[in-house]
Amino acid sequence: MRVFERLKAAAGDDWRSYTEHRFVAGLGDGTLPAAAFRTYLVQDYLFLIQFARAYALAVFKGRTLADMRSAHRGVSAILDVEMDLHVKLCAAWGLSPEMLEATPEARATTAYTRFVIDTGLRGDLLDLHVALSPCVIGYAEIARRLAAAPAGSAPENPYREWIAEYAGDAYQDVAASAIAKLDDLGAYSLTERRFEGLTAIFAQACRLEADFWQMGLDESR
Ligand SMILES: Cc1ncc(C[n+]2csc(CCO)c2C)c(N)n1
Repeated sequence: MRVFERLKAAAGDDWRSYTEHRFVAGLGDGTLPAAAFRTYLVQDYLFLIQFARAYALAVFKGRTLADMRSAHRGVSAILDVEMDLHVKLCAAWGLSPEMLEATPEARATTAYTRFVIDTGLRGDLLDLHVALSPCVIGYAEIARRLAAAPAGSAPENPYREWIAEYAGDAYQDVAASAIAKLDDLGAYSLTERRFEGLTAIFAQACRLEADFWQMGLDESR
């Protein structure tokens, strides 16, 4: 079985609580309150800044030039592409770059991003990629599922662009590469003990993703 499938199976409840969160259901059927989405978007901007740092750490932790180059592409994808898309999406929701910059991080944002960075600092490249994987691969799976349901791409669904972005081929390819990377780094060398450690990292990242959705709901009231 692929490393990612094994991690998902081992962290089943945490994976489901993240990918089937109430916030996700609200994106899918369009019933998520706009205020919750705005809160989420602002925090996601701050989240992406920290995620660029996590990918930069993956450059540092790479042992081969190929690993360093692929992590470098991750840094560039966030800094040069994702953040611009994000600013445009925010503008459509009435959020200016000034407002994004001026908002402090929510606790859920700090907790999640610093967990990923700390995992990478004390561990190796596989630990770091496992910590990144619920984010990178989870969004692709969530969006694929939402886009496949009629409500997910209905013209009246205000979140259809968000869904379409992550369900699109370009992003699905990014997620497929992340799945392949985990196999590449871990498939032939995982002892049971190592796998347990990786599962703990993966499950914690899933719980922190779920907390991030929950923050969108709670802090917009
Ligand atoms: C809380 C949160 N989790 C995951 C993502 C998705 N995401 C963040 S960085 C990245 C990789 C970019 O190449 C992806 C898909 C998000 N935006 N916000």
